[in-house]
Amino acid sequence: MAAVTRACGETKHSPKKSPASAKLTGQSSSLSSPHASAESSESPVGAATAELHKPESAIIPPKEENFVILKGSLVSPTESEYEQLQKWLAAKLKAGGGETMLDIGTGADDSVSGLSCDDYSASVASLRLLSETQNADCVLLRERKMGGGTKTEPYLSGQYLVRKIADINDFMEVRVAVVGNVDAGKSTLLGVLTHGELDNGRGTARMKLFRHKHEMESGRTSSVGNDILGFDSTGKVVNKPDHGHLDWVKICKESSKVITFIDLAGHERYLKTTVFGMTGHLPDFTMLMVGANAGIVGMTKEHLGLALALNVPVMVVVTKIDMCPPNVMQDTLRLLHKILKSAGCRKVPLLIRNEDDVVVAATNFVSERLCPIFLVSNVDGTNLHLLTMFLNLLSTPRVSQNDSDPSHFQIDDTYQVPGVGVVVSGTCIKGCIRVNDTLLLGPTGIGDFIPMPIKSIHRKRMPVREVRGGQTASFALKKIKISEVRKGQVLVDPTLNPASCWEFKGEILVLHHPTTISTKYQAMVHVGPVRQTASIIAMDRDCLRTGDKATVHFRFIKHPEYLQSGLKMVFREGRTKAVGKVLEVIPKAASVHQHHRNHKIIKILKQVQVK
Ligand SMILES: Nc1nc2c(ncn2[C@@H]2O[C@H](COP(=O)(O)OP(=O)(O)OP(=O)(O)O)[C@@H](O)[C@H]2O)c(=O)[nH]1
Repeated sequence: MAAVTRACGETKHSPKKSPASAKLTGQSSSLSSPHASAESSESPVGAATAELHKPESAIIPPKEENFVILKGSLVSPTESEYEQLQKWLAAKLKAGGGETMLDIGTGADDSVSGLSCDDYSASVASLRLLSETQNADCVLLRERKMGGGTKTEPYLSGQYLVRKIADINDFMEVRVAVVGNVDAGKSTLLGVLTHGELDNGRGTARMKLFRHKHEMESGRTSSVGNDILGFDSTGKVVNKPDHGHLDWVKICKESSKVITFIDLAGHERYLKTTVFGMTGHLPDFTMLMVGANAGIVGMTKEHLGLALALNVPVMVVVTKIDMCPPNVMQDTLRLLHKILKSAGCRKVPLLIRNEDDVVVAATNFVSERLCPIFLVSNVDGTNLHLLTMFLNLLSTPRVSQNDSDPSHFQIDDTYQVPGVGVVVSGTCIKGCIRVNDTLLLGPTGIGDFIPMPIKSIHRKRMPVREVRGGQTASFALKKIKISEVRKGQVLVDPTLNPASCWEFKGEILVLHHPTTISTKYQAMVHVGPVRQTASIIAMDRDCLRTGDKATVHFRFIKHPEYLQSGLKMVFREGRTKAVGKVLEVIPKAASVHQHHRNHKIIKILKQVQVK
């Protein structure tokens, strides 16, 4: 990287007189003027939001360590510089899971940002060429006139999305949990986004998503539903419903990136399912929905608290702005702003009004405390294009995955599929799992793990040969009954020598309890896809009240589970809530039989590898 970084003045191939040379950054540095086309404060939404719409993002300092500044090298790179740039872009794309956002003409020093028209065009042309060499598309996200230059020829800067044109059987995956109170418009928004048709205000859009008969009748979401929205390498939505039906395989084949919405229930009655969706389905982001009319009511704060406790970045979508009087809207936004900025949340709210804001929010979303707020209508379509653009730019900086890591797959659902047999769905945490691999499935009711060959693999209903860390998939299993599999089990590489546990120690913070919690207290523990009642058998203090933090020793009451220390946990029963993490897993000693069996499987696998 250093080889292609040189001072502006030293640039031998930068003959133009531009005060700033081309700079590329992995993070947006242009935080100074995100609101170029601020809406008039006279419009109803504008009036309600003008006060809240301060350029908060300007106060977020750019991260110096993320900057890779290539001064002038994009204007007319030499052959060797071009090679370096190719390597640099390849590394950026790899780190971004197949995409990256790049700035041309802006950098840490904003006083000299922007490029003359010629230098800018030359830099863009170089970037497009470089992208082509990486089999990627290069799309302009925003272009700005900067302070320098002349009136007729101002200096320019631009931000570009470079995204790989995905293989027909592969795509980037981003999971978004959709939460919010009943009637906030969650299912409706998902129906509108994924089917491209507006709602009539009486629930037509959501009917496309309901899965269970009782939901169809009551209009309430109770299951963990999945819906997908695919984007191609240029950021265009690929979903094309055929008579209301979406062909998932077609979407995945045409997409470079697929957003999976985990549609969670709004009613308090289904809180258990909502918590399970947030812990077990491993969302990368949370979309908190708020009905503009109703405001922050019911489960809204509960769901926000859950996302914060699990460290999942939050975006807020305020719906029904078409039917909300300005004063009510103002109240809703004021309260929302207050809650997000409170000591418990410590977020920086940013109201999204234009494409500039979208780019600023997308580039700072993961690493910063930024919380974008979208104001939309599912009925007249206001601002849905901004939300769609933001979803297209969402990316997940996953911990670097290595295919050779021993594989670990966590099960979040099980099915009996006619003609196929038992199918389990879930998330591959690490490693690479291929068709015909034999993994260990468990823990069983007595805490053992049994060898299980993988018959076939589907990603979003599309048959594939393998699945990697970070991706969701479903596996058809061989020779097993549906009663032998359950949510919370895992499929792991035999070399991990997995051990189940009845007991573990956790560090918890009690968010709410009406009285005191003492030993023998029982509540539902959620850790990843594990969801089971556990009893407190010991703790480092006599009793626990709201606000207390303690190390607690838990014991599952039904069967042993497979856990790892460090995992986030939620402990709840009725209105009692505690959050924390697993500190120590106390493994159940593996039976001699199990030990022998693991050893045998590893031996067979090694022989296969040698052949
Ligand atoms: N006018 C108007 N109505 C909307 C909008 N969004 C949703 N609705 C209506 O609001 C009602 C509730 O929407 P849902 O999508 O079912 O709400 P939900 O949040 O999914 O509710 P649960 O599934 O119970 O958690 C439906 O009748 C929708 O037609 C909007 O932007 N404007």
